Amino acid sequence: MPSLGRLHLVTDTRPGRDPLTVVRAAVHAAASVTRAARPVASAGAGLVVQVRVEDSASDREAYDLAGRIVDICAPAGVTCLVNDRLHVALAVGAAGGHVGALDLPVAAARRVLGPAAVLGATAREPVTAAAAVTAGAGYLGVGPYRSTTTKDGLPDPIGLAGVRAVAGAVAVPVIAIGGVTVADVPELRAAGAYGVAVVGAVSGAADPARATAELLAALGC
Ligand SMILES: Cc1ncc(COP(=O)(O)OP(=O)(O)O)c(N)n1
Ligand SMILES: Cc1nc(C(=O)O)sc1CCOP(=O)(O)O
Ligand SMILES: [Mg+2]
Repeated sequence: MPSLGRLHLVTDTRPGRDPLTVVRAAVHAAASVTRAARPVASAGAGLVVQVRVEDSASDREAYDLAGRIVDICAPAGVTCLVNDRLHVALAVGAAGGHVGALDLPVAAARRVLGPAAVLGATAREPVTAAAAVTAGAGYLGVGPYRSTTTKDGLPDPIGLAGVRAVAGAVAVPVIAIGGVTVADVPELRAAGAYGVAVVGAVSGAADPARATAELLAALGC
């Protein structure tokens, strides 16, 4: 399995957003900044795109969007994951998926995806983080780091101390999520985060390609 990218771009599919344009810009930026250091086929390896659709979206809508995003990612060596809907991940040939507390349990998700797939799980504190790893998670999405306007219903932010506590409890990559900006990257890395997951920092940026390049540079990709 190739090493996991450090920047996870989670798609913004709320009404009025244009996830395909944002993903194209981010993939192009990732391939450009890392091309000099890598073989062409893995030029974009610093970036992971997670296809996350609204709960109200149909499976057909999720399948169509994820398929188009796989087609954008694959030639650039960018890993594509699908949030929640693992059957969609399998159907479009994505590298894997991400599950949380309301989705399939991690062990079941691992059975669905198979041993070689990338499988991420949400964890907000050390005990559940360790359990998710034991059950088969290959990385953890840990947050919310800060408050976010992108998703409703989240618990209070766990902050740097929360990220540090989880990172210290597991041996898999910790991806900090929730209100993360490029300015947060140094302290998150120092706290043990392997990488970051963002929606707004790229999708809400005036120039998503530039925002992607800046995040990748901050992450050392
Ligand atoms: C990298 C990453 N971390 C956390 C999440 C949140 O997943 P989940 O808790 O299942 O919530 P939804 O995203 O499904 O609403 C994530 N998607 N990615
Ligand atoms: C999808 C998601 N999950 C979170 C969690 O903490 O589980 S925070 C989040 C949204 C992150 O968006 P932004 O980068 O715009 O804050
Ligand atoms: Mg979920």
